[in-house]
Amino acid sequence: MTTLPSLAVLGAGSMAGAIVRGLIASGVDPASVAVSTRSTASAEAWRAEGVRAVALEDDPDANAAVVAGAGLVLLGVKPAMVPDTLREVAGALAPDAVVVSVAAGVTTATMESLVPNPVIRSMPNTPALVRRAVTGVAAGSRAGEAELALARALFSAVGAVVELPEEQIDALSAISGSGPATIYFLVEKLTETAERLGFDHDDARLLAEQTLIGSAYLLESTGEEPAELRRRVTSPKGTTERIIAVLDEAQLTDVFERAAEAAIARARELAAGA
Ligand SMILES: NC(=O)C1=CN([C@@H]2O[C@H](COP(=O)(O)OP(=O)(O)OC[C@H]3O[C@@H](n4cnc5c(N)ncnc54)[C@H](O)[C@@H]3O)[C@@H](O)[C@H]2O)C=CC1
Ligand SMILES: O=C(O)[C@@H]1CCC=N1
Repeated sequence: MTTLPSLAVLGAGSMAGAIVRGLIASGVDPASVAVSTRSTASAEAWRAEGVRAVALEDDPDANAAVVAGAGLVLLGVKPAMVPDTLREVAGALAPDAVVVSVAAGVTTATMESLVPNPVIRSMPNTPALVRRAVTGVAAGSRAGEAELALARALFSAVGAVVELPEEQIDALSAISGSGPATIYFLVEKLTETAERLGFDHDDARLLAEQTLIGSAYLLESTGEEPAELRRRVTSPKGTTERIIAVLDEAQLTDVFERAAEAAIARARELAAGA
């Protein structure tokens, strides 16, 4: 098993923060992690969890300070901030430090033009917080098997990992990177439907959420195909048949494909710096 080197995280917000907390839950020593944050308050919150943290508010060179000595640098800033952040740390990176970005859109070629290090592009999702992420990883041109193994070790501590060519990462992002939002949106819509049918909000939430959680757990624990589990709910000539018929009319695969294409188009805009 690959052991993680000391980790620096630039921009420990929703996504990178979830990864750090998932790593700590997996047994990573918080003291082996250094994060940069924008505000003093969030650096203090990280320090309370045992993580070394430097805020840009206190030290304008916080990003360079946290990468010094790190073997693995996780870039967790917004896509538009990636180029400036890499420029800031280029001189402070250890020559063999591996830079792993979670940013949507930003290509390894762009990152390689800004730092001399091996870079890897990744697309995790927020269930990393509870170690149930699925993360796509794509190697840049300077990253070999050893560097990929490090990225695999990082992300497999917080969930499942899929290796893929970089051309496919925007598509993966549309399915799994954004996927938790898709799923929560469905839960919101099912809750609203229950409210329309007369349930108060709390009961409506309970019905929708517990159905999602129970169904996901059943899917995982049985290992059955979703279609088979659906069949077990759908009694011949029963009520579920009518629901599936209506949902089928909505051509959901086409709807999801259009949604994914829109996300992929946005990733291309982000890649171009828009
Ligand atoms: N939120 C999600 O579900 C996912 C996000 N991503 C990617 O993660 C990245 C961050 O997104 P979120 O976590 O959602 O945003 P966020 O806004 O929660 O996190 C960004 C963090 O960077 C900090 N920051 C801003 N400027 C900085 C600087 N100059 N140096 C260091 N830190 C700085 C902010 O204070 C914030 O904590 C994006 O590139 C996004 O594409 C990827 C997969 C999923
Ligand atoms: O919305 C975004 O751009 C990021 C990438 C995938 C999930 N969140």
